[in-house]
Amino acid sequence: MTDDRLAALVAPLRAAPDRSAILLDVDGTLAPITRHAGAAEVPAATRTLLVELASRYGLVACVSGRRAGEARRIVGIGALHYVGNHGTEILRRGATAVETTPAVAEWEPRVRELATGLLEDHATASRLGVWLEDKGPIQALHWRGVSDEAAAAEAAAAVGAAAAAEGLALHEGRMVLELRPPLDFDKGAAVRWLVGAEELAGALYAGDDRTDLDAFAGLRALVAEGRLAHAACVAVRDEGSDAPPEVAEQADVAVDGPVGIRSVLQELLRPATDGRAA
Ligand SMILES: O=P(O)(O)OC[C@H]1O[C@H](O[C@H]2O[C@H](CO)[C@@H](O)[C@H](O)[C@H]2O)[C@H](O)[C@@H](O)[C@@H]1O
Repeated sequence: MTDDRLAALVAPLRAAPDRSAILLDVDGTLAPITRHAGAAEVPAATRTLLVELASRYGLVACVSGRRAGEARRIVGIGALHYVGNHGTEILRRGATAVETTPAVAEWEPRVRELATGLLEDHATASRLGVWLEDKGPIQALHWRGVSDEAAAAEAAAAVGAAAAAEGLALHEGRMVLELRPPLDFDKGAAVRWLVGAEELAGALYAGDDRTDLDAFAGLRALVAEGRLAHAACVAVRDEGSDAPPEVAEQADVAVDGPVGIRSVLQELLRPATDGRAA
C-alpha cells in the first residue's frame, strides 16, 4: 500500500472530522496478538494517537470481541466508546455502566454452565491445554501457544460440536472458538447501529479477523443505502499462520500489524495544511 493510496482513502474523513467515525478492532489491530489473551495491551504510542483522535473526530469507538470493560482496560482510554462481545455490549465514553443486549445477557448462566461442563467432560481438550475465556454469554475456547496447536484445535472443535448439539451457536476466530447464544449479532449490525445513530458523512473501520468483515460490509451497506457518503475499510495483516487472508482481500487498503495501523491514525491526524497533497 502506498502513502498516496492511504491519503486518498482517508481524505474525505480528514476534510470533515467532526462528521466522521473512526472504528477500530482491538486484538490484532490496536493490540499485538499475544500467546495468552490476558496479556494483550495497546502500545503507548498508539494510545497517544487515539487520545488525539478522540478530541478531533465526531465518533471514535473500539469494536471488539472482548467484553466492553475488558476492551477499555486493554486500550486504557476512557474518552472512547467501547462496543464489546461482537456488538452486544456498549460502554459509552466516560460511562461506568455497560449496556448489554437483554436477549443475549439472559443466556449467560446457560452458556457458562454448558461450556465449563463440556470442557470438563472433554479431558483430551484440557490435557492439550485448551482453556476457557469467560465473557459472560459468550465463552471462548483458546489454544494459542500450546505444544500441539493442531491437536488442540481438533479437541476444541469436538467441544464445540457438543455445544452445538445442545443448541449453542459457534463462531471461529484466530485460534479461538466461541460458544454463543443462538441469536443474530455481529460487528456489522453494531457499526450500522453506531454510525446510523449519528449525523455522520464518513466512517473508517480497521480490523484483522473474519468478524471484522461483517463491519466492512456494514459500512458499505450504509453507503449503498445513501446513509453515509464514504466508507474506508482497512485490513491489519500479519504473518501468523492463523491470519485470515480474506480480510486484506476485502479491504480498501492493508497495513502491517498494530505498528502499521499507527500510520493510518497519523494520516487521519495530519493537518490539512502540511504542504502535502490532500
Ligand atoms: O474483535 P477483537 O477485539 O479483535 O477480539 C477478538 C478476540 O480477541 C481475543 O483473542 C485473540 O487475541 C488473543 C490475544 O492476542 C489471542 O491469544 C487469541 O488467540 C486471539 O483469538 C479475545 O481473547 C477473544 O475473546 C476475542 O473474541
